[in-house]
Amino acid sequence: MKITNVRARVFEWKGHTVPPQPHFCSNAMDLLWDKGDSMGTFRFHGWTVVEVETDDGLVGIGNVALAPRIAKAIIDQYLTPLVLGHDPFDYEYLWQRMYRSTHAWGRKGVAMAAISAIDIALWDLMGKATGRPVFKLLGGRTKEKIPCYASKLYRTDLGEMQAEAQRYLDQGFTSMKMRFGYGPKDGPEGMRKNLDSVAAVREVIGPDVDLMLECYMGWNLEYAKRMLPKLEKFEPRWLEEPVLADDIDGYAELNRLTSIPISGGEHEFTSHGFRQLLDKRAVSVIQYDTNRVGGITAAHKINALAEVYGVPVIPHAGQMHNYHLTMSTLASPMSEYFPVHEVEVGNELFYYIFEGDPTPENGFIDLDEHKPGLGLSLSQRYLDQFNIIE
Ligand SMILES: O=C(O)C(=O)C[C@@H](O)CO
Ligand SMILES: [Mg+2]
Repeated sequence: MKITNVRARVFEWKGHTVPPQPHFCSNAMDLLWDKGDSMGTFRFHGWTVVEVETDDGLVGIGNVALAPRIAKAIIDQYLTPLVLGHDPFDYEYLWQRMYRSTHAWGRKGVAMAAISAIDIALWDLMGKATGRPVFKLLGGRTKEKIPCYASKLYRTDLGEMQAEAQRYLDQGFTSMKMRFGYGPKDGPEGMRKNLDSVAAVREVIGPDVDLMLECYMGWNLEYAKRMLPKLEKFEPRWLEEPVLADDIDGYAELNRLTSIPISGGEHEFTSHGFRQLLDKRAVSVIQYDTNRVGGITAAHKINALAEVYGVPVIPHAGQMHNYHLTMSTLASPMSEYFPVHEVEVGNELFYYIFEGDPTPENGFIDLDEHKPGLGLSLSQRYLDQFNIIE
């Protein structure tokens, strides 16, 4: 089997969006004196879809959500010529070819996200060529079903947050993630508002439901050190990305500080990046996203590393490219799940672009043993809501 064509298209949402409110979610821009449109760094309203075609008529589908126009340019100009004419089953060789030939300017960020998209498409092709779902090529079924946690609960009116948390309970979720709205610049009042929001959600869900807390890099080390002891009484399952992804020593310091596990990794790349996080005991939960970290080839290696370090992997975002990895390793106990919703942050777009992502039932998803590849196809339902760039 030989690769004959790579088609990268950018899907930009032009339909209705819910405008995010101030303090909707803390983020890295919040620490600047003029934060401008700080929520702008937090909207992902485009996606790159990659289709890799072969001489026997199969099409593998990959995707990348970061900086989609730049990802497409990297795929078109640099990566496509490296994989054309090759056999998708030589995935490790092709991964190394893409990684090494872009190494001077790639390695992390959008170049690795672009490599991820092609790699995901190669695994989809291998599944389709063998008639097996991707998880059966990785390690097979390690759990009857995948437990998942509902991930939204952005900072809004506390009554609304409580009603949202109640909806997830009613749907059968036994774990959920909420976002902080305030950080260092918001002073003691913001600190109190952060604590009030956790108290409000905990009040509704009770002590026996896991609650995850998301900072999205909107704090700094000093603020996190002050907040962590105050959060202990709420017994969160983890505190996520308290500081910038580059501050690995900061993560390690916080992870030693309290009983609250620190999580991170959705902005880290390749097994090299994760080896650093693991060696320094910087995180107690690993959250790579397969469509950034280096695709399924890289994520599979990180699963093996995480297993020997005894650190659970709970990938960012859910979605099929992550679910297959979670299903196939004991290192991964659970998945994230973004509830289907009007387009707001942009995480929701996956649902509008693809068909085949499973819907949780009572807080669990399952993968179909009989669907070859990733089990995704391009949806026709919302095509008129996208500006599609070829
Ligand atoms: O779900 C997460 O962990 C996030 O950080 C969400 C991010 O993708 C923006 O909402
Ligand atoms: Mg996160």
